[in-house]
Amino acid sequence: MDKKVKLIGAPSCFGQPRLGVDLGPDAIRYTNLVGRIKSLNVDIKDLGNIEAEKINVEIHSKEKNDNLRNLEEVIKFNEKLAKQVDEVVENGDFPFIIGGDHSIALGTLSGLSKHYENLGVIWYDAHGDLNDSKTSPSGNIHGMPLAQALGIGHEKLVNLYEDGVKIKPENVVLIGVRDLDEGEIEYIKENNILCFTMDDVARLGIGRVMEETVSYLKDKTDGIHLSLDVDGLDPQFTPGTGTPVVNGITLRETNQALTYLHDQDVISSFEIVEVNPLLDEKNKTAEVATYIAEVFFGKKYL
Ligand SMILES: NC(=[NH2+])NCCC[C@H](N)C(=O)O
Ligand SMILES: [Mn+2]
Ligand SMILES: [Mn+2]
Repeated sequence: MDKKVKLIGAPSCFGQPRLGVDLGPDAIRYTNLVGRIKSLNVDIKDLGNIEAEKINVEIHSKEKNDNLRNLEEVIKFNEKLAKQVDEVVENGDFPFIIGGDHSIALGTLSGLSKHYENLGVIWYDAHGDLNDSKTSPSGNIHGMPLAQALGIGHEKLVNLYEDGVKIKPENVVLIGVRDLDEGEIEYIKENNILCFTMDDVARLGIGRVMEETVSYLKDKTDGIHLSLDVDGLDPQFTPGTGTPVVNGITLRETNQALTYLHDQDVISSFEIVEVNPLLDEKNKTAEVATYIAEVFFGKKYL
């Protein structure tokens, strides 16, 4: 990594009903994330956490708000995150964001998008996060950020930070998908989104999936954002997360995937989301998140 890395903590829990995912950034820091990345000879600086609205514990999980839970809080939080990400890129640095629930991806992508004509996105996740308030079974905005970045959904979310569409469907690749809602399946088919389901990962192997992903995106994009939801991995490795799904990607496969992305040197921004220490086993999931980051930033067996 030639660029300077700027670490941004994004302690949002507003995109879903479970408390604790807002503590994810600190749970990850407590594994000595910064020290461990520094020892890989990467210049990393922690910019601290984005300031979040106060959480109202009594109503946090209850109010559904026209099937857009905590909409105002999600908007306010993501405006701030987008600004921070924008400034980091403007400065020529590499943004590394740790969440927080996956609704923060909307802030990240909104901050990134003005710097790229054709931003690629790799969505490493059990889910598509392609719902809007009409298709969502839950009203949880963490199940929607990719749709909104693509221009679908509530106009305040679609036009967050800057008006208009942030990314194009032909620049998106989903990896590890195994829990899609009906509306998401329709959207993927209609828009021809390149999607490696868990069956594809099993059939092709993660090596080939990553090669095909990079060759699909490399020439047509001017930057690639890696959005890694820890529930993309199997819950045996990342139990501390709000929406675990069985039959996931293994840690070994993830190691291989991120080693490949490191070696290809094609990723221009990175986020890890959905670590919830209150649902975890002795901070295991935060440890795995840090390990994944180490591999991404160049940790090698040999
Ligand atoms: N980022 C996540 N963990 N998203 C889970 C989304 C689950 C489900 N598809 C929903 O929209 O409610
Ligand atoms: Mn997910
Ligand atoms: Mn997700």
